[in-house]
Amino acid sequence: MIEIRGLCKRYRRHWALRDLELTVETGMFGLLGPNGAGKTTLMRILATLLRPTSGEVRIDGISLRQNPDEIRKRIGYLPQFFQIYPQMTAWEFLDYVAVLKGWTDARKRREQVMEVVEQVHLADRVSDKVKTYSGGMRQRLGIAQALLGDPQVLIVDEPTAGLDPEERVRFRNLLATLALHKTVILSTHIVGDIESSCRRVGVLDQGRLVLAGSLGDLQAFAEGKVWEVRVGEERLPELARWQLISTRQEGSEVVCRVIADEPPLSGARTVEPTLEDGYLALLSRRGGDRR
Ligand SMILES: Nc1ncnc2c1ncn2[C@@H]1O[C@H](COP(=O)(O)OP(=O)(O)OP(=O)(O)O)[C@@H](O)[C@H]1O
Repeated sequence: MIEIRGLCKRYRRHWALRDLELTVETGMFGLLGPNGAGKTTLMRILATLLRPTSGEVRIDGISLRQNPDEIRKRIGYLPQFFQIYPQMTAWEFLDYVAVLKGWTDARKRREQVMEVVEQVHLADRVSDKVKTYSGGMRQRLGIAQALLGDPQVLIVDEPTAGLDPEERVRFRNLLATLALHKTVILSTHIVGDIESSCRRVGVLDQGRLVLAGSLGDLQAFAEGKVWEVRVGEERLPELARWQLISTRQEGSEVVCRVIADEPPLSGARTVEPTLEDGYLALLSRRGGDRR
């Protein structure tokens, strides 16, 4: 379990995180937020790579400030921009990471490497050079290195950027399987990444945690605020003051989905919100104009 209390991080004059209070239990937790919200800052603090300005983090009751070495043993981290030397094989890379962890027993390293490549379904490609891997395979290798040492907590920072839809689903399913017995924090700005796999979600915006709850809690932010309206193309500018989510042409009309506190035009009807609608409604409520 991760307990975050009063966590703040300041870069010179800029507050990247303000007064974060959050408890994360076993399972997959989705951390959503727009660019610059503070997600990477939080991930790097949890991975002990960055010192908080103030506040406290405990993992399984162990203080990150007082005992970072113990925390490191419990954490696996896949950073946002994960790079591997392309001439290395997956095997060589993972063995190298294991050596860096101080494992001097070659047999133990071999066992551990085999275990993690099987977990991420790369066992049949372990002797191939990384340059022959697809983007999804590279990310799975990134998870494999994070799994060395069997940490209880996995921290994964925007892992699906650049993956094609099939790889993205496969990667998500892998994380969901790992989250059956671990705490997995998945940071992303793509709502679809968390929709099918996370039970709980946190939303960061401008360094503050503006929501921590279930997917239903997030969706509820748009309840009664999502409208569908059919207009002629010439009337589209009338919707400019609202948050336009989507448009689709149907004959001579355009069908628009809009987030608004009141009917944006006469004839508009409310429709069932999606999770993404909830996210957009939450951000627009706090951040003012984001169109
Ligand atoms: N080393 C740094 N020095 C100064 N400001 C920084 C530094 N790192 C991040 N910031 C600022 O802190 C804020 C939070 O950045 P962070 O990278 O944590 O956000 P993020 O949610 O991960 O964004 P993204 O999705 O774009 O990666 C941003 O305003 C960013 O410009």
